[in-house]
Amino acid sequence: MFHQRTEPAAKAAGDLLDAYRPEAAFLATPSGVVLGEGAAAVTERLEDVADLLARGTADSPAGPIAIGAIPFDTGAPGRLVVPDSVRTSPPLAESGQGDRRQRPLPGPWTMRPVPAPDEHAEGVERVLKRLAAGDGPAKVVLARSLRLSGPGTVDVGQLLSNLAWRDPAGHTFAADLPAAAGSTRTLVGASPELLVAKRGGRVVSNPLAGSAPRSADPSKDQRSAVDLLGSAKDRHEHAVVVEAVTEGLRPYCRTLDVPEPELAGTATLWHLSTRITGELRDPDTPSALLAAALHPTPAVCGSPTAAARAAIGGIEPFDRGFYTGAVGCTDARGDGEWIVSIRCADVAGDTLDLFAGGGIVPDSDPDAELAETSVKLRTLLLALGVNQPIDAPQG
Ligand SMILES: C=C(O[C@H]1C=CC=C(C(=O)O)[C@@H]1O)C(=O)O
Repeated sequence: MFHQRTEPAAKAAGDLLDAYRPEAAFLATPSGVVLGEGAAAVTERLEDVADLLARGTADSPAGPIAIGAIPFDTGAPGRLVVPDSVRTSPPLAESGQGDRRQRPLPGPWTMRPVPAPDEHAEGVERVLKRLAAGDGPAKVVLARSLRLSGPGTVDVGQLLSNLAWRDPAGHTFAADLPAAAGSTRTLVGASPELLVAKRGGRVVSNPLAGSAPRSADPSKDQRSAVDLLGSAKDRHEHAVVVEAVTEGLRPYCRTLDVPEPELAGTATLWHLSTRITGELRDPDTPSALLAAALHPTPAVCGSPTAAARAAIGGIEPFDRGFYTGAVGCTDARGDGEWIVSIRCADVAGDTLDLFAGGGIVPDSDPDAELAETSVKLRTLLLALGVNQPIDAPQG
């Protein structure tokens, strides 16, 4: 039995960002901001969250909340924490505080791509051969990583703040992870992709797949968006995800609305986006259970899931860890939201592991896929204050 303190709601989201310290948990979404401090209880599995929350009390009428992260590998432990104390605020975009808190993190940084860029393009070719064989996956999301080492302990709070103020309407998070060799370890990122949100009897999922770079030139930017919307290859890559999410939600829903894909923009990319909404058969279905039912979607793994996962395991030369998992928050009624953990870094000590991947379907081009991952890595690089090419051979 535990009791969670709920502190009075902060007037400004920026105050919660400023209060964040490593080992706390922070989540900002278009519906609000949560900062959790301390750990009254912990579990490793999404499926256990509802039972855990039922064992506690809280000052809040919604009961205690849990907040945390699960990894890509559904068999590996997550870290979902019921904080000792919780502070909330209205969304960052409504704070009127603007972007005044951005500061680059001190460098210099050494950068090591894993694998080397040309090896990632070769990996895409290997995936294309597997797709062509016709007896395995139909889509595979292949990722690469970039290890940055800096002059001292990474200031996770500043990085989080930079990410949040660069996109106050996005999903920005910092989740405490199982410790790495004596240092605290944090998953920090700004993801555009909503895995699932549930409030009362309503459920929403907003899968993204299919990408094109943005441009500072408005006419080029517009052309990039229009081409993406009309691209048969990207629409197919997207449709695979929408179908899996729809089928994943169907058993839980009385009604489901699946509109045509539209465009969603981040600072660096256009994506194809479908906002799926539904009414739950049972309004008490926990959001954590819905997240577990959907994860991993073909936006981060591929399709069919087992064949795509096997291809990833055979080609990617690193462990994804918490990249392409999910980060989220739920209250004791099961209301909550879970974000796909992309555009993120796993930070420990003076090191950050950045990750980016892309969906490979039969018409994908290896060089274009490599370029797409480079653009995706820029979300974190720009928030760090690093604005240099990353695909030049490293000495
Ligand atoms: C796997 C990632 O992005 C996914 C989400 C949006 C678009 C994607 C794509 O176009 O390939 C990916 O499916 C990532 O950013 O690392």
